[in-house]
Amino acid sequence: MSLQAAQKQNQSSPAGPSSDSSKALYGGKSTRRITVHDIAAATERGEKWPMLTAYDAMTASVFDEAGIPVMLVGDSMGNVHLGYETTVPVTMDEIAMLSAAVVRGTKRAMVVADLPFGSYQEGPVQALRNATRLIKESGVGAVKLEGGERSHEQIRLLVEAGIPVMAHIGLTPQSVNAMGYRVQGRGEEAAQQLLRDAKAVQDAGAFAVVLELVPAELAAEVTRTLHIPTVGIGAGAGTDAQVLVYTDMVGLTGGKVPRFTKQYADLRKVLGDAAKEFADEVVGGTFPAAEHTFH
Ligand SMILES: Nc1nc(=O)c2c([nH]1)NC[C@@H]1CN(c3ccc(C(=O)N[C@@H](CCC(=O)O)C(=O)O)cc3)CN21
Ligand SMILES: CC(C)C(=O)C(=O)O
Ligand SMILES: [Mg+2]
Repeated sequence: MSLQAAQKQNQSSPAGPSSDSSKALYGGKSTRRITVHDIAAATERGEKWPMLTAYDAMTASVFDEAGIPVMLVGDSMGNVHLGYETTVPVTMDEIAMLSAAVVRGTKRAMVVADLPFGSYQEGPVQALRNATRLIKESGVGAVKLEGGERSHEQIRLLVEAGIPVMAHIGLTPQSVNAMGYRVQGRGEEAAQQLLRDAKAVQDAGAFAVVLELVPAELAAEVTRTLHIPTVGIGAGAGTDAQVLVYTDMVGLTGGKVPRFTKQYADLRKVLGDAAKEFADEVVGGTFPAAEHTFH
């Protein structure tokens, strides 16, 4: 086990004598933009950290002011903002535009952009071309792509080119047409494959890895095995970080949300009620009132 992995295990006492809470990734005092080095250091100190998706400058600024240290411009924008059934149709143009907005809306958070389906599957050179575009044009600090062993050449070339890469294994929604939405890594063979995928992305140079929809015991084992941080979604409490799709977390997503989501607010009701109140006042003639009127 590496020193970092050993330090990562010391998560029962995050505020040990040598820790300085002003440096904390979440709740810390630093106002400069967070880097992959800050993320590695926080994880080594045993801090657990939060990540949320964001798809626009306004929402991103709210999360930035709340201290969320890492924001993901997820291809889940396909489901929640663009009205698609899956993430599969999402394009580079859509990711590039919304990533630039999230960067403009943030001062402190590290912004990570998903490489959409079809933008890296042809091979490392295609991956580098598209990742470079997001770094240069949108200003993100890192990109994320799906796949373990199958994507290690793409990860390696991006990292060699100086682009930080977050990997994503377990359930990889861009492969929904092949794998469906099922818990991954169940059974000995599938668990061994997930461990091989985790090691492959770490060896290729990924700075972190998302573990989506895997049994908690396996996610904890991957977390103990790797020295890079693991970011769980539907992977139990044993990962170094947690990510949620923000619209699920605030109750905005219409229809069914995954069971691993926790809803912390009911913005669908808040927005709907505000729209109804506005509409009622227009119909009833009480809006606009004198203070909203010019003469
Ligand atoms: N709104 C939203 N939230 C997400 O978390 C999310 C997206 N969209 N789009 C991209 C991917 C797709 N994700 C999904 C989609 C479906 C399930 C799902 O149906 N899960 C079942 C459990 C499946 C099982 O038991 O094997 C569930 O009931 O939660 C999970 C994650 C996660 N991501
Ligand atoms: C759920 C997270 C990890 C994601 O990839 C997305 O939001 O697209
Ligand atoms: Mg995604």
